[in-house]
Amino acid sequence: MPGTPRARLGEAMLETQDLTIRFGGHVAVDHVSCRFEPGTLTAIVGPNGAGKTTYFNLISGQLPASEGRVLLGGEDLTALPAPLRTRRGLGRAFQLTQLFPNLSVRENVRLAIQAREAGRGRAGGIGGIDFFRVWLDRQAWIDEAQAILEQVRLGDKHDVHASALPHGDQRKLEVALLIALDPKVFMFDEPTAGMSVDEVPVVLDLIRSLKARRDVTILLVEHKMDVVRELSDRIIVLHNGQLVADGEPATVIASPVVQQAYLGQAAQEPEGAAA
Ligand SMILES: Nc1ncnc2c1ncn2[C@@H]1O[C@H](COP(=O)(O)OP(=O)(O)OP(=O)(O)O)[C@@H](O)[C@H]1O
Repeated sequence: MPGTPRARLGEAMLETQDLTIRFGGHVAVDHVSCRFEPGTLTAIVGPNGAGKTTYFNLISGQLPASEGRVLLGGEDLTALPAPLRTRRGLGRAFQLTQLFPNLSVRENVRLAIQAREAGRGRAGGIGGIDFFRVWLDRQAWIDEAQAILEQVRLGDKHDVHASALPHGDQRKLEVALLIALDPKVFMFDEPTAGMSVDEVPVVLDLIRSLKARRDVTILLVEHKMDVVRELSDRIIVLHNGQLVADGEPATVIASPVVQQAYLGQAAQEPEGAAA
């Protein structure tokens, strides 16, 4: 964002500088430079194929950049693979393939907590066999996992196999795993996609409560403009891989570039398209 102060050391500001990826001759993300401040929720919008998911993949490390850099708190993460970026605090909602389908919902969350603690050098039993410490840690992680499941309204399904959950509950579990990792940056890619109408508010409430913490940076790729309008502090618009608009939601939604970008998608984004 123009005029935004640069990140001080230790601050969890996320920044992309000239971030670019080419697939053959096609530039899917084209020199995107942007800063994302802690305590803000930025929605990334744009028509199908605009480069939103690819931009997420470049930030989280699922794809290597052809050019440009990704920085978190001033540290250059561009050369790091996805798992190391996760350890640094970049949290992307888990894809279902990353779950352990044959473990219970709570075991999945417990393992995410354990991975977090191992990343912080705090997993019990390392450097010596202290069974009591291991047992205590395990109990604490189970309790924390259960508390997170209550938060996402999956508390009563803690012993169900992850693979047996209906789609909407699997999406909630993805959010639970992300909360368990306690990242500095939360990246949500269409978090309510495929959910039934009564499940959507649960996920939106969770995102709202994360936002209320003020210490985390939230990025949201979302097609539903009513959700974008309600949750975001800022909207950036990608079109043909380029950043074409950036600003306060009402202004961006009303801008000609967004109106043009969404032309033809009126049925999907009734409010945004009509604004
Ligand atoms: N691995 C890949 N190889 C080749 N082309 C790709 C690859 N990944 C993405 N693309 C292309 O990059 C462009 C951007 O795709 P991307 O999925 O990021 O768009 P999007 O804005 O997330 O779209 P949608 O809203 O439909 O999810 C598209 O033209 C897509 O076909």
